[in-house]
Amino acid sequence: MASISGICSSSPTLNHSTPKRRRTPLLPSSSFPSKPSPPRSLARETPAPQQQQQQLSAVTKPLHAGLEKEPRALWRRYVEWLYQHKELGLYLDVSRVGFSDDFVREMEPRFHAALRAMEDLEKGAIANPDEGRMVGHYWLRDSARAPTSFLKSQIDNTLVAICTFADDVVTGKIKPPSSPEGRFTQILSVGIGGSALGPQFVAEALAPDNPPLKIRFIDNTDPAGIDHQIAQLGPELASTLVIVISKSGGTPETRNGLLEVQKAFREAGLSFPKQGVAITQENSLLDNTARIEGWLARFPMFDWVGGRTSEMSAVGLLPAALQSIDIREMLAGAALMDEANRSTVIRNNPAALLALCWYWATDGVGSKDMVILPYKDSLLLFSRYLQQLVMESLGKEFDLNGNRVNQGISVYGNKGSTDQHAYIQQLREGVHNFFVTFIEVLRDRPPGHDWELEPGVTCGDYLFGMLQGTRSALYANNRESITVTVQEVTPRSVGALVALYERAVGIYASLVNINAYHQPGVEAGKKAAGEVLALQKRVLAVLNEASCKEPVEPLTLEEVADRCHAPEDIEMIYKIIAHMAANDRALIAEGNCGSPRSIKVFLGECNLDELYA
Ligand SMILES: O=P(O)(O)OC[C@H]1O[C@](O)(CO)[C@@H](O)[C@@H]1O
Repeated sequence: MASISGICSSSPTLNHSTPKRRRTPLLPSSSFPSKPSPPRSLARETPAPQQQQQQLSAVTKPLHAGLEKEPRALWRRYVEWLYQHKELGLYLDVSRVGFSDDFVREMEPRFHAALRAMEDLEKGAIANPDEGRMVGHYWLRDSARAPTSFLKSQIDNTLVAICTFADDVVTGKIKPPSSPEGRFTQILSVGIGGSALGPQFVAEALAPDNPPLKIRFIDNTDPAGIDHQIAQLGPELASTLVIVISKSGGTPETRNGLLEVQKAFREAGLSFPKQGVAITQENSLLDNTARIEGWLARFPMFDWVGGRTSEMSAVGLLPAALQSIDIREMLAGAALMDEANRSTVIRNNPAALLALCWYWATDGVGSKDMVILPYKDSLLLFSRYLQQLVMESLGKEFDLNGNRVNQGISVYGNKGSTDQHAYIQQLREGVHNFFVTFIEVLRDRPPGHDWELEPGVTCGDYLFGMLQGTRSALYANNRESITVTVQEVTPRSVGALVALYERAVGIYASLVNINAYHQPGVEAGKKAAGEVLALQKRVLAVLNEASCKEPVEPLTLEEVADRCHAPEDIEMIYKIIAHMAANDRALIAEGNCGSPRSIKVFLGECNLDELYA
């Protein structure tokens, strides 16, 4: 059985009971760049005053910048630029990105400004000006850096609370009330975006083959997906710890997931609060609900930690500890990486090196996509994790001076060599709109398990060969790549990888003068979704009124739209009705959904309460 030392071992660093009348349906229902492009100045065309200081008028990517191909010169470039972090066993090879020494020299002032901004951020500056917030995820792995002793003690106390709770759950000191097993065996994590992607990535990367608690996720408001997760738990629902994660505590998808899980608990005759854990900001809706209902435990999410950078907070640490992943090692790896990323010398600073490559490869305007290719199955979800980290941070319409810049870098990927049998054909020969980051893991298997499947060659040698071969073949066709190498996939190296990319994103955001720590764009979709649901309520009321008539009055789409006083929303009304019909909540009296103008619709039930409300 895992103990506290096993888990946290190393040193730190629409259901109304209303009268209804049933209705019967009326009807059954070569060179680089290969194509010369105009010179791309790294300076903005019309710099705002504050920007001008950091702008570098002469930094221009050469029109016909060629990639070094001469083997000895390429080897020299490899050796000259290879970054190694000895203690972490991590290497960063940027030799296959074609930046020139001149480019680096000219970018230096901008880097120094970015690194100074990062220093201020770590000291507690309001680095997220739109939201008036500090940005403190770096303090989570080195609490001594927190700007106040109160924040330091919050971090330290939370870590102790996580370790103690996880140990008590794993050892069976904290038990589910009605499980024959006598201890928790499963975790059901309910959360979305930054409240899911980190824990998903880390579970896939680091959970042992037989963890004390197995984890599964509800990270959407897809009813079928939720049903699937609950069905997979089966009778083990009685020994499932449900961790509801939401910084805001009000995200609709997460709330829906919680309501669905609570219904499953009721139907199984189980008491949800005794198996529920909340991770959220103090006094959020979720926090208050958990407190009032007396859930098993509550852990804080701090105002100064964003969702996409929350892996080292309770969001990531609690699920990891419950799977007996060494969270102090994760924190130590991240702290070591943070320290390296404080170097003011670009070539000694791995995050700055990454940001430099991104800037060069994408012309500082996101002109190329970032393809993440880990050659290791356990790192499969790294690209998904990075997709949010990079795209939600860098994908911004306006810069810090209010100029419209439409920044961002698109991120996708899966894993090698699997992807060599899928889209790498296009990377090698097709549209040249990307740069690759290979993630290489040197250790193939735990010691003592390897064997040669043909003389002198192991299975892992093939994986190695595939990575090296793809890197070479892409480069031969002028496709640039970065390679990050780690010795093994361990809590320490995973912590370091997370920290590396968090910092690279922060530095890059400074280079292009944007706020990496807010996400104003996602609000538009949420607001529009709310408007659709409000329209659906009006449609339902109109259909209910017509369906309560004797005889029932099926309506055309135009009639529904007119009675909703929303003729301009007829397309959305059609979609609402088609969705309701597909779910047996509306009945098509005439016509079919493929010919929207032909349909007449009514409800299968008349809701009298609703009608007279
Ligand atoms: O943790 P919360 O508040 O539920 O938010 C989940 C996710 O939603 C977002 O706010 C975007 O919609 C992400 O930034 C965040 O990670």
